Amino acid sequence: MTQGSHPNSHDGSNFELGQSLWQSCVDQLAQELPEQQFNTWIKPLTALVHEDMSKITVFVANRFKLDWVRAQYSQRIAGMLEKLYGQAVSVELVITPREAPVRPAMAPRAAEVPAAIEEVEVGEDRVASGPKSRLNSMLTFESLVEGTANRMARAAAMHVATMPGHLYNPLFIYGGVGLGKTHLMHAVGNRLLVDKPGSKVLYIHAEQFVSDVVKAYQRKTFDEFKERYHSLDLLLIDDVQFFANKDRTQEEFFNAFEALLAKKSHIVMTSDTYPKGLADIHERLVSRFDSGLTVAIEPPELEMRVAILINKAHAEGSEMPEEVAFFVAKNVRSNVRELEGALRKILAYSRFNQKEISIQLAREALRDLLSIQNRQISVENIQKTVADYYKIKVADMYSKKRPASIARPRQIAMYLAKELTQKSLPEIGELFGGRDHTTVLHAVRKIGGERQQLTELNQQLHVLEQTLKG
Ligand SMILES: Nc1ncnc2c1ncn2[C@@H]1O[C@H](COP(=O)(O)OP(=O)(O)OP(=O)(O)O)[C@@H](O)[C@H]1O
Repeated sequence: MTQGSHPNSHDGSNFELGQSLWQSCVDQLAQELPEQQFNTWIKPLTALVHEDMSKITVFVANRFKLDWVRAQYSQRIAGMLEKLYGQAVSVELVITPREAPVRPAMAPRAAEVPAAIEEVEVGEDRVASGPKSRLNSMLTFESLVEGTANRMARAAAMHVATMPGHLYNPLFIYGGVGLGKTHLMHAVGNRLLVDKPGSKVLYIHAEQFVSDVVKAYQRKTFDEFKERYHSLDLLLIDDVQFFANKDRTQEEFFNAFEALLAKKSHIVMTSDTYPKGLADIHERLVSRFDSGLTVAIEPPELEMRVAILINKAHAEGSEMPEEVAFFVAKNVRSNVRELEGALRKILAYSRFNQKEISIQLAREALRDLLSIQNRQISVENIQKTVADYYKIKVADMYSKKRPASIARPRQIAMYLAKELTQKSLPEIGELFGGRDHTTVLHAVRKIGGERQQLTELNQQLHVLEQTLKG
């Protein structure tokens, strides 16, 4: 930047050039990026092109956006500027200073924008008067792959993020492990903070809430506790099944729940089962959980698993050929967390051995996983297969529901889990919504006994066993 220059005394041609270079870059990105991404991340940016055109300072509204733009778009912006201008332009990202008007033109001399060139924390202290939001800025709607399995939950979450306090309050999201419930919740919080940086948002795991209640109890600091929770605009609470049997916690949560709803703050919850399937949670709380919108996230279907693998590989800077993604997706079926694990192995194997990603390489990288899978059938897989077969929800495998139409398939699944896996009775009980081992033993004996007498049941079990053994 030339010393002594002033924005109003710039050489007109460079001033124009700077402006039009940035504008062309933005226009080009508008064509290349999905509309939603462009509108959220690129459109709000303003920039100052330095006089000698070697550097551009891009202003971003807050720290969260800055991290995101830096991770996702800064290289792309630099590449685009270089392409348009014909030589390298370095990109500097800074947070927009609170008051200084940002001229979308040439940079004035440094002394005139003292705060602009430093990364001023505007918006970071968005929850300073309350708790930290505890949000993971990487878990956004943009990084969440959409598919049939999560479409409804995603749409509802998106609605909450854009209009909190209106419809779907509370939003209750349920589903099995590693299916993206937590991710979706963070996405709601992150999006709200982008749109309304001043909002008080808190993400918390139910166990942490329990421990906060215990601390408040021990230290007699319930006023602070209430101040903390009751003043939020958005409470995101993960795995509420952990409230089971914790009476005092349930009472405090009930109070927080009522206070937040009364002031039109939004509550989003997740759980491994739907509200009425929750064990050992007071009825008045269960009925409140169910009073907004309850949506399920199902295990991802094949195409979605393929898309997740390709996207995640891309985000890691590698390309995964479609045929390899199909191979992995066909073999890793249970949940997204396992898919991510498989992907990590493949990428590491490829880098370490300096080999291109191919089906052969994936087969080698996942050797252990594939052989275990061939030998072992997982309880989750049994639960899903049996639930599909008897047309009940997978969540009913963990629920406390007792009608025969649900209890019987659940017993059948427990029986198959004992027959086809190495798991102990207590382990199986745990995987069926924390049931006692005697419940599992009862199911195993009952179904085993009836199988000897009832041809129809025997036939059904035979079909299920064949399906599971592949
Ligand atoms: N649709 C998706 N697109 C991209 N990534 C996903 C998707 N679903 C899940 N993931 C990723 O899979 C991992 C597991 O997801 P997450 O932790 O949200 O699962 P969960 O349902 O909350 O599981 P748990 O009940 O075990 O906490 C995360 O890294 C998440 O980012």
